Formats: sequence, C-alpha cells, structure tokens
Amino acid sequence: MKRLEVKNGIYYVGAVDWNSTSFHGYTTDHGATYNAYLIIDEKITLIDTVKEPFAGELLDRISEIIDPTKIDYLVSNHVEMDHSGAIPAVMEVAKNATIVTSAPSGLKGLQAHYGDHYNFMTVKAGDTLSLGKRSLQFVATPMLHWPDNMVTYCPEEKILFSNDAFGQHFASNKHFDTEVDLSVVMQEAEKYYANILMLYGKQAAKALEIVKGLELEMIAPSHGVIWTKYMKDIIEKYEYFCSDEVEDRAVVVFDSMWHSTEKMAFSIVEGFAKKGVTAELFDLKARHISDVITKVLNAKYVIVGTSTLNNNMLPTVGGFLTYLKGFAPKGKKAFAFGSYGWGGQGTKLVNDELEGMGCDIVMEPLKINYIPTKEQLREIEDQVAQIVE
Ligand SMILES: Cc1cc2nc3c(=O)[nH]c(=O)nc-3n(C[C@H](O)[C@H](O)[C@H](O)COP(=O)(O)O)c2cc1C
Repeated sequence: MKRLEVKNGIYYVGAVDWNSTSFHGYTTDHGATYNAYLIIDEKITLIDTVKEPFAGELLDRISEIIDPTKIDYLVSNHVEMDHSGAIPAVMEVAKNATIVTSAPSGLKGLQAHYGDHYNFMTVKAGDTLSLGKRSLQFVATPMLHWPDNMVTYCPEEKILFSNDAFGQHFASNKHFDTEVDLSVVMQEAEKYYANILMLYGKQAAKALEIVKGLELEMIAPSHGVIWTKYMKDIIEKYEYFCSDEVEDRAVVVFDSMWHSTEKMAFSIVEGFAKKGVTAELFDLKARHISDVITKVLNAKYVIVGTSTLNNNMLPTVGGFLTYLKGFAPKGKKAFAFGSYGWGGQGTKLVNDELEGMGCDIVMEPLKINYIPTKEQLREIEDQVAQIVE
C-alpha cells in the first residue's frame, strides 16, 4: 500500500468505497471514501476511523507507517458509524489508546454505540491537546449534523480536520483537490451539503465564521478530497449554500401514471421558459430524491405534481414531500399540479403539505380532468408565466 503523507508527519489512512451506490438512502454515483488521518508525533494520534467493513484497510494503511498498537489518541470528531465504525477494531489493537470526543454528546453517543469499556477523554470548544511538537484544538460544531460534531485544528500544520464539513462522496485513489476533476467534486460537495447539512444552515454559517478565522493551508474532511488550492472556492460555496440567496430557478418534480401530469409538467417548464427562468424537470420514477433535493438548494421555486390515486397523491410524491419537509424549505415559492379522474384529491393534499412546511403558495392547485388538451396546456404555460416575478 502506498503511504500517503498529506503534510509533515500526517498521513491519509482512510478507505475508498468504490462500490458505494447508496449512503443511508442518498445515492452516491461516484462512490465514497471514509477518510482517517494519522499524526506521527510524541503521541501517535488517529483522527477518526472508517465504516466498519473497511477496518482492515484502515489498519493496513496504519501498519505501513507505524505499529497500530502504538496509537495513543483516537480523536472521534463525529459518532456516526461511517467515521466511528472501526473504533472497536482499532481499540482491539491499540489497547492503551484514549478516545478523545466531545462532551457530553460525543461521549454519550460513543458509549451508546460501542459500550463504556474504553478510555475516554472528553473535550469542549477551545480545549487544546498537546501531541508533542504539535497540538490539536477542538472546535465544537453542534448539529452539523449531529449534536456531538466537532472539528479538529492543528495550528502548527495549519490543517483543519473538518469531518463531514466540506466533504463529498467521491471515490478516487487521488486524494487532493488538485488531482481530480474539480467540477465533479464540486457537484458532489453540493449534493452532500444539500442532503446532509442543508437543514443546519444557521449552524453552518456560524461554523464558517470560525473556520474563516483560522490560518489554513489545508482542509482535510472525512469524505472525499482534501482541499488545498481550492480551499477558498469550497468555503465560498458553503457561504452561498447557507445563505438565504436564491437563484431565479425552478424545480418541477412529479410522478404520473399515464403521462397526463407529465404533460402538465412539460408545460410548466415552458411557462417558466417564457419568462427566461431556468426550470428543471424531475420525474420521480427516473430521478432519486437526493438528486432532486440538491437542485432545491438555492432554487426559488419548487413545483410538485401528482395525479390522484385512490383518493391520494402518488406514493413517490408522498416520499419526496416527506424528504423535502425534513429540510424545512420555508419561503420557497410553490404550487401543486396534476391530473385526476373524479375526486382529484391528490393536488389538494400536495398543496396542503407544501403550505404546512412553510412554502409560499403562489397559485391554487392546477388541476386537469384526465388528459390535458393542447389548449389547456397552452393555458398552463400562460398561468405559470404570470406568476413569475
Ligand atoms: C388505480 C387508479 C386509481 C385512481 N384513483 C383515482 C381517484 O381516487 N380519484 C381520482 O380523481 N382519480 C383517480 N384515478 C384517475 C387518475 O387520476 C387519472 O387517470 C389521471 O388522469 C391520471 O393522470 P396521470 O396520467 O398523470 O397519472 C385513478 C387511476 C388509477 C389508474
């Protein structure tokens, strides 16, 4: 195995999950990595671990550098199992190691996952741990995206171990931002932010202020590539993601049994086009909700369509709305649309859901009985064009 020294005496010892296609339900089209870092100093320190099935790869990478029994500290920035899953395997080997975690949530979370039989040291915001020549400073980032989250800064090396922040699901045997296709990595960073962090925009903005106050040469997240040359770019992206700024852009998302609602969706896209507004169409039979949510981030309009099935909306649309609601999309401009046969309850239910989650309803539900005619479709285009500001 190649030893990858990312900075003086600091090594990448993570794992590449080439075959990952789903990360707790979010699609990972470019695979994933679980990054861990080993610091060689008077105190040998491991920053985070990997998902449990990759414990062997982690220990093999560590063994290329030192005997893993010599690990003194294991810093757990986040309890979630993609970073903590290999803690038992590491502790089995490094019997004298101390796990460094946030108080109280990190400690409680790790004990609930792995028991209380390890040596633990709890740290809080501003605490410093000396490793010898280097030190680690801990920065609490609660609810980014669990209560226990923290990031770890090494001032002597000007490196931030940022855990989930600035991460991307992107498998590669190249680990720096300068070595990969940056456009793909940036898209994956956006998808990661949208699906994992979007709900916590306020906390993200606060954490960004702290990060901007640090002297930095490198940001080493626990997923994807390490930021060096493009550090400023990803920080600027994050500032934008967590801002209230919206693009004059619409996301039109729907499902349809016999294409009637689909025809309406096409006309809605055309209606936006008439006013020069970019609108993207997502058929929930073909597109995954994690991709749709990525587009919802910073979009002005979310338009949701369903036909009526058994007095209800289509189940895929219900699933999407449940996911959307979790992100509290307050203030997005929205309306419901769809075809129906008799009762036509589907669109009203979608409308009520959108309203209930705080969207700004800009039009009564657009409903068409069975198959829309050409005239009706033209009318839909005009109605949509009228609501565009
Ligand atoms: C299994 C089934 C159940 C349906 N249930 C209802 C219903 O409860 N109420 C209603 O208004 N229409 C109902 N419809 C009619 C559809 O909503 C209607 O055919 C509509 O045009 C389909 O639009 P779509 O092609 O976009 O799916 C049902 C259709 C099917 C196939």
